[in-house]
Amino acid sequence: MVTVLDTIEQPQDLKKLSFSQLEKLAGEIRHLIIQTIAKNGGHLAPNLGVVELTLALHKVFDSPKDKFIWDVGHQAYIHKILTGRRTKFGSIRQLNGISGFPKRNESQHDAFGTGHSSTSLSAALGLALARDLSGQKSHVLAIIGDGSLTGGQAFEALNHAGHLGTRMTVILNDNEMSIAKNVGALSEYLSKMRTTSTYSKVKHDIEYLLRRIPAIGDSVAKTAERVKDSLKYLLVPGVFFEELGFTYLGPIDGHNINSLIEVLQQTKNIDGPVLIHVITQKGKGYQPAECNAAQFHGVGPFCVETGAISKSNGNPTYTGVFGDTLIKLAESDPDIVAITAAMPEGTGLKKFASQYPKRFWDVGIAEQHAVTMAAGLAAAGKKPVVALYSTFLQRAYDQVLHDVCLQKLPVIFALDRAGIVGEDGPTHHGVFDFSFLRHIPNIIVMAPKDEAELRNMMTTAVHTNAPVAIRYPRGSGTGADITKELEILPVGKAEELIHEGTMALLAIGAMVDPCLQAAGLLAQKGISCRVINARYLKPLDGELIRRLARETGAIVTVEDNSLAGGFGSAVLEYINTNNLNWVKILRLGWSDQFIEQGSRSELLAKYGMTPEGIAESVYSFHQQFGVR
Ligand SMILES: Cc1ncc(C[n+]2csc(CCOP(=O)(O)OP(=O)(O)O)c2C)c(N)n1
Ligand SMILES: CC(=O)[C@@H](O)[C@H](O)COP(=O)(O)O
Ligand SMILES: [Mg+2]
Repeated sequence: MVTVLDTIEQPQDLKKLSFSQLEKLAGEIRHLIIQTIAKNGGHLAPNLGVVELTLALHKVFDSPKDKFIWDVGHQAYIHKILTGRRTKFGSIRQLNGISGFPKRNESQHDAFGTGHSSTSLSAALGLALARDLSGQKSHVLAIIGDGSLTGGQAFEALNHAGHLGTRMTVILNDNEMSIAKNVGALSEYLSKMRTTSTYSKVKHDIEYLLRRIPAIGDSVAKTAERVKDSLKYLLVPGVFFEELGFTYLGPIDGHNINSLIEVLQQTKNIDGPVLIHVITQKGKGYQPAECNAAQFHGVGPFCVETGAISKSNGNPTYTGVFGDTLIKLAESDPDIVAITAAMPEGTGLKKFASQYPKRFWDVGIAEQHAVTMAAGLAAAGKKPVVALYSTFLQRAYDQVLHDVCLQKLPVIFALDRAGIVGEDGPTHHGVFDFSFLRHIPNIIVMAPKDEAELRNMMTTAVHTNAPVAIRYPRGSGTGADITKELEILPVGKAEELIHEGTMALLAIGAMVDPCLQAAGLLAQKGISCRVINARYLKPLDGELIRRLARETGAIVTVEDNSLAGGFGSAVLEYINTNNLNWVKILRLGWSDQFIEQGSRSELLAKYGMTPEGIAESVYSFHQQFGVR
């Protein structure tokens, strides 16, 4: 049987569909997305919430002439399906497959690449300004969620676009959720508006009422004006956006295709910035996702019938160990407080939040604010732990440098998802943190070899009166014993795991375990290697490096970070500064390119970072230089 979806190759194919065909298509798209994400994993709930909205957008506008910019882009699956990628949809997020985010090099319909949040309005404004400069007439639309609207950059763009009066449309997709429940005063304001009846009626009624307030005499007239203004503030929906220079339309039911089409048509004739407030339900149409939108925001493979999510290898995750350890440390230290930027589940702080609600803040998607707020807390004697994904700390580089490290404030950065994260791909791989933290004075940077060491690094961090970053990978740990007493580690001291060998494998973080295995493989080929767990990127264990240089003559550094400016670079610099230049160095890590999507194990294998790959590189290095 031919479905409506089978007839859609390009967005123009939607134009001829009737309302009932569009509704049928919405059902077919939901089915395709649920079946595919159940296999591949991905952002299920956000996409199920915007099926009707995406259909309406493509029905009314003409992509690629008209530009859609999807904020974060995790909700662009329907857009992909409708713009020539239906048959490739089964490969989404897989190695060599289509991306889970918009990508300019994937399709002319992906007007702007995204992955990190709150950028869409700035990008849309740029595109709209360029359009106006070249005298074109197309439409530019940014589609942003209520969560992403909590990010400062979105406010910067609203402020600027409203001031310029540029013709562009912002679609605010309000489902009252970030990944978790959305937070903040603006979120509360939006929630109040959800309960108002439709915009045009309310606005019309209010304006009618205001016009009827009589003006008798000058002073009374002035008072009446003030009353009108106050009433407007109280009653007109969207006055916040209107005062910023936007025409506000809404709230609109985001699952009613007809209403959506009607309001989108209206915006075509408005000259200036417009904001359409669309109300949607995250996870719409799949009960497990409707009931637990946070869990199905970004989800691994699951069973469609039951909604049961597949488990990984069963070892505790680094995230979970971080969360539990922080609770333990906080029991005996009332100064420990914790901050997340909209990711209480993802960073493992959810339990901490319910145990210590007064010592926890979710600041929204506001990493820069999170870091400077932590600096403020530290300046007042608290011990703030800022838990972020490595990739999202990129946003707050200056706050780390200028607000925390320059003032030597004891803020602890818990950097989850460091290294290669897998299917989210290049926007999310956390392979730059070593490089962008290492050159900042005063900071201590550590990476645990396993989840047991993560506990001890956290213990060390809370007992160290300095800025500290601890970075650890996504997913399960190695199964190390996490029941031992917590220990304070000596700062700047590495751990020697294999003491004998003619070469030294100097590994850090998640690469220590593969190096131990690589040493085993090399031993079978007659090459003996010492293995060292570096523990610290900064301060480096210089004494050990000098000894290794003297005793082995060859050092191989291995890191789950970009080679440019990372751990290996730090070792090289140390060798050079200390005139140890006779020592041969091989650096293994991620080369100077954006690493594509794929499972972590596929990418490690492809780039030679498995035990076998490391052993092979070390073997060639050994052969090439005839290391003693
Ligand atoms: C800078 C940054 N911080 C955090 C994230 C992680 N993140 C991805 S989606 C999301 C929530 C987005 O909420 P919203 O915009 O409302 O979209 P919804 O999923 O509700 O449709 C978060 C916190 C990110 N992508 N970028
Ligand atoms: C889109 C986004 O930024 C997040 O949803 C991210 O994909 C979550 O990653 P994890 O699955 O590693 O928590
Ligand atoms: Mg939302």
